[in-house]
Amino acid sequence: MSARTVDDLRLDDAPLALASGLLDGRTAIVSGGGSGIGKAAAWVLARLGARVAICGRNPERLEAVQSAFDARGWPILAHPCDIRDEAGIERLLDAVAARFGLPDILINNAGGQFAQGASQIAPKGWRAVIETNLTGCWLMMQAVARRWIDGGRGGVIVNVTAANGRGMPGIAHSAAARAGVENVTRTAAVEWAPHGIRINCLAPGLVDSGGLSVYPEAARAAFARANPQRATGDPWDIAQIIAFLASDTTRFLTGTTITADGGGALWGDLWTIERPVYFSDSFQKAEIHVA
Ligand SMILES: CCCCC/C=C/C(=O)SCCNC(=O)CCNC(=O)[C@H](O)C(C)(C)COP(=O)(O)OP(=O)(O)OC[C@H]1O[C@@H](n2cnc3c(N)ncnc32)[C@H](O)[C@@H]1OP(=O)(O)O
Ligand SMILES: NC(=O)C1=CN([C@@H]2O[C@H](COP(=O)(O)OP(=O)(O)OC[C@H]3O[C@@H](n4cnc5c(N)ncnc54)[C@H](OP(=O)(O)O)[C@@H]3O)[C@@H](O)[C@H]2O)C=CC1
Repeated sequence: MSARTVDDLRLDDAPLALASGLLDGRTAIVSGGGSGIGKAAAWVLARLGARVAICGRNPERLEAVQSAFDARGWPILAHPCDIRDEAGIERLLDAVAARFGLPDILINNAGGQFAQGASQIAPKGWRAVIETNLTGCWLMMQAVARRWIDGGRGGVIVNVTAANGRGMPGIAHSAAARAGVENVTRTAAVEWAPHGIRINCLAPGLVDSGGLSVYPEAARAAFARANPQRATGDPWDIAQIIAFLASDTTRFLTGTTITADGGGALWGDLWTIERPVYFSDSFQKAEIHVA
């Protein structure tokens, strides 16, 4: 297996696992829909029949996806929004309501972090990553759920986290945030079940999206060997699971996390920063200084 790249034509041609028309008449919001996994998810959802609204901070990326959708005759709303800004989220939801009505699906995909050893992370950096990946995700979940509850109807949320079962060396802030999202997902799945709201997480392992370019070269070189499949995933692989979780196919599934990591939770060794000498093959245990 080898890593593959994604482009718009491939997003058009890649085979769909789910039935054509499965999401006809549905409206989906995809945060971070201007790039990588979110963009692939927007494509899958549209190919399955959904109307799609995308958000992110960078308007140019959103406009590029909007143009591609317009060229294909697919309904789309592209609305810049920082998911850490609750007033901005309300404006996003108002814009979606004006264009498509209440959404049926929220794909909470926006997120990211920077790689740095845990002892080095500055308070401002910690807060930026927690605000983005935990608080931002939560604000989106809560804002959409409130509208569903007030409207007397349900909906489906898919939270994209990251495979974190054995910790995430080099991104401790993100590991904490993603674990928080997975637990609040379990909690809200119970609290909001009476309202017909389903919530699940999808935790990817390493996926060959443009997002990986922010990692050091030495770490990136090892990414494709960090699981039993000895491969990175493709945004399309992840996007199809997102659509599966967003569809009625999974109507009996709520409060759970699906991990899609090529088996990395079972075997492999992932460093998002340069691998410490201690963990190198040549390291001799006797070198440890014991006081
Ligand atoms: C199975 C394991 C998977 C692991 C692999 C995961 C892969 C992916 O997730 S791929 C997707 C990657 N995409 C991204 O990460 C892009 C999004 N990231 C960001 O936007 C930023 O990293 C952000 C999360 C921190 C948000 O940025 P923003 O609020 O705009 O924050 P600032 O840039 O203003 O920075 C605030 C603060 O954070 C510290 N900091 C930021 N970058 C770094 C860095 N490269 N190194 C060290 N510290 C950093 C720093 O304290 C910043 O404050 P100032 O020093 O005052 O700038
Ligand atoms: N690729 C991988 O290996 C893995 C990815 N993930 C997670 O999957 C998700 C998608 O990542 P991926 O597609 O790979 O990488 P990208 O960097 O391409 O995607 C991240 C998206 O999130 C958006 N975003 C980031 N911060 C904010 C914010 N504060 N408000 C609104 N939008 C924001 C970005 O848009 P903009 O910059 O315009 O705001 C961008 O579109 C992320 O949560 C990522 O952490 C998890 C595990 C592994």
